[in-house]
Amino acid sequence: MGVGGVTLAARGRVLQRTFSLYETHSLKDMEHYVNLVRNIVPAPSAKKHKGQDGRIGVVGGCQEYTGAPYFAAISALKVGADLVHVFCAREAAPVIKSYSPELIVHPILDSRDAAQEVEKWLPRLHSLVVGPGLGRDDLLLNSVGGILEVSKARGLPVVIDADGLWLVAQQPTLIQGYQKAVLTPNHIEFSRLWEAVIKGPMDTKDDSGCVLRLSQALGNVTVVRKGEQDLMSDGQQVLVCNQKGSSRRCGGQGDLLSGSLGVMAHWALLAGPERTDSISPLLVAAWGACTLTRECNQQAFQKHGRSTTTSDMITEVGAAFSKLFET
Ligand SMILES: NC(=O)C1=CN([C@@H]2O[C@H](COP(=O)(O)OP(=O)(O)OC[C@H]3O[C@@H](n4cnc5c(N)ncnc54)[C@H](OP(=O)(O)O)[C@@H]3O)[C@@H](O)[C@H]2O)[C@@H](O)CC1
Ligand SMILES: Nc1ncnc2c1ncn2[C@@H]1O[C@H](COP(=O)(O)OP(=O)(O)OP(=O)(O)O)[C@@H](O)[C@H]1O
Ligand SMILES: [Mg+2]
Repeated sequence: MGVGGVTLAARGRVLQRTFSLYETHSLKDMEHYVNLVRNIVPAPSAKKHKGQDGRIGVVGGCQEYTGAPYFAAISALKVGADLVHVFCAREAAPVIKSYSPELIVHPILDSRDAAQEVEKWLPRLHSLVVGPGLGRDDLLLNSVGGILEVSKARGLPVVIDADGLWLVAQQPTLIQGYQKAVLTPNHIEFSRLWEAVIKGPMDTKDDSGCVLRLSQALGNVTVVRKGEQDLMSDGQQVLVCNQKGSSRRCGGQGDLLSGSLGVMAHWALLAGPERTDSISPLLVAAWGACTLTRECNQQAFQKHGRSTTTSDMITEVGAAFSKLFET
């Protein structure tokens, strides 16, 4: 068990805190973060119209991968977004549509003017989730670079996952200093980003310190490092999520997380720091999405054991969300 030192800069004060790598937040911390997530969840109201609780875009889906963008998009809907658009390669579109009539699917990502095609939709969207099932084809990645540029120009929150992180590792300047970006790397993706941005050895005994450092090096972009416990930082603070999950590691759980975070990032930024006790709203959203994903995992595992799949976890989103975040 290692020991990690983390600097917390909160409300203008700089605190030095040292904790065991596998230490859990205290129950009081957990309750506090749960309450902060509750503060950002929009209240149900008969006065609202369709779209007000979230119009989210998912950029991903190619010939090989159709499950990942579907998981991200349907999770965003199940968490509470009103409309979700998927921007994918032509061949992936009929497949994704056939999984769900609830998704709006645009088969445009491999067209020559993909960035302009997506840009037309941006005024109607509240956030983008970029990367699930995108693949690593140069044409698609080039278009996604363009989509990131136009999204930044509009100040749109972007959650970047999977092959979107591959692109960022090739071109960190794409998101350098963009504080409405959240990166959600798994173990391998984190190492790749570290190599591209820090270019030095990683202190394997200080996971929290490494997340903090990567976020700072990217200009305070929020980084969520997924793993046995999830560690997330905005370059000032590190939050830990060790909500009980399960030992089941089927593919797609990260897609559930990034899709949920797409909605919660929008809610959090709308609520603002006054509703998140001056903790960065995106950090609160990230903690909420990680906690939700792990709770879905636990609930699905209780029912299905080793046969648990991401679809079983998605079935649990409603119950898990109510249990955690609805009063
Ligand atoms: N149903 C679908 O359509 C799904 C599609 N998906 C889509 O697939 C695309 C590629 O995403 P990715 O995550 O497989 O790519 P990448 O990071 O290169 O990993 C490659 C290799 O790294 C390793 N490895 C991974 N984790 C590790 C760990 N914790 N600790 C240690 N090693 C670890 C492991 O290799 P191993 O060493 O086991 O051979 C793994 O095979 C992307 O578009 C994504 O969205 C997924 O979303 C799933 C559902
Ligand atoms: N060892 C672990 N123990 C418990 N939970 C874990 C573990 N590793 C990952 N998780 C959880 O699984 C979820 C997805 O993380 P993971 O590292 O599997 O992402 P990923 O590799 O991007 O997934 P995907 O297959 O969707 O691409 C996160 O909520 C994370 O907390
Ligand atoms: Mg992934």
